[in-house]
Amino acid sequence: MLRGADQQVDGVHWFGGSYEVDCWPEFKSLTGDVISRTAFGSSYLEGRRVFELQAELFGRVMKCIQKIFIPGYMYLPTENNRKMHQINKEIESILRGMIGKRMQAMKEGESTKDDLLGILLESNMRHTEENSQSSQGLTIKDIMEECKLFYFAGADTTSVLLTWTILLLSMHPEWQDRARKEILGLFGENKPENDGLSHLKIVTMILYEVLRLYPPFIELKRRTYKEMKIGGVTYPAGVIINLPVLFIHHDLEIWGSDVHEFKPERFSGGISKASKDPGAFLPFGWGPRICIGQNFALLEAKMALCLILQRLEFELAPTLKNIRV
Ligand code: HEM
Repeated sequence: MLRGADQQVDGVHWFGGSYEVDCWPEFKSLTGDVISRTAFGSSYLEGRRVFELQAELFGRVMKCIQKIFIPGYMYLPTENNRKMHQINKEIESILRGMIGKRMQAMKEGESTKDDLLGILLESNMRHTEENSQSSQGLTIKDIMEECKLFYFAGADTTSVLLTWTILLLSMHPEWQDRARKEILGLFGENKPENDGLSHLKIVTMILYEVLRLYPPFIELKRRTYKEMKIGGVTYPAGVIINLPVLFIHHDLEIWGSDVHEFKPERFSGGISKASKDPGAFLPFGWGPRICIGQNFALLEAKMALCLILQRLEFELAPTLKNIRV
């Protein structure tokens, strides 16, 4: 439930009153928009279409996975399989068209470096020119896969984070007030600047605590590439190991007896002092495959929270009042 006063912010008039809003689809739309503009810049609308198709494809794949596994079933011409094939073809055709147009523009000397696709294509072109003998760089197919990955990695994860944050701040109004005070103290009613966002201490503590309690990736998977010993056990090559992020974030021995409680203050001394084991906070993974979008995600979440908290107060909708999380 959002509540706002009648106010003028950044030249926009906000009418007061209370509204019931389902945050999840709103945040999905917001993060889809942000990632599409970042990845595809001026071709953002085509990018948006690709992402909508990917979301539909993902829904259909999940439906298949939930059924009993029959080897080869996905190759049968069922209605769902045909539709998935068609969606995939449409995604690839849009991406191929976008990449083709960009490469043409680059050949004609236009700079396309202001979005991810442009940076990827320019760096790939340079790499291919400099190493033409030893390495071919990325293929068009590789570039298409990178573009698809950015949507899956960057949109739903950040909307999960924002949705849980609004839910928890609705249940803990004292933290909502502290965050709002911090934001108004730093920016007043002005639009926050990138540099200023790094000074948000309370908001950062809140986001870390939400990521600890409800990490968007609840487990990570690794495969042993050779025989190796982990925790006293020897594993042969090819074993898949699950790293249960959710369980590690809820481990009483690491985080203490208040492990299940929403307590952003545990991060007041930074991540390293929040628990007995600094490596136990893994919302963005760890090691060489750590999330490359983590700074981007936190910046995006902070910006969204600032804009919301500057204008609105929120509480749980009456239908959610008895919810326990
Ligand atoms: C709250 C938001 C996010 C969370 C919790 C998150 C979490 C993660 C995690 C746990 C991984 C590592 C997976 C592994 O080790 O197997 C990962 C990888 C990745 N993330 Fe994020 N992510 C978020 C937002 C983003 C954003 C906004 C982007 C893009 C702008 C992004 C791009 C990527 C990419 C490309 C990878 C793959 C890196 C690689 O395989 O080398 N992520 N993310």
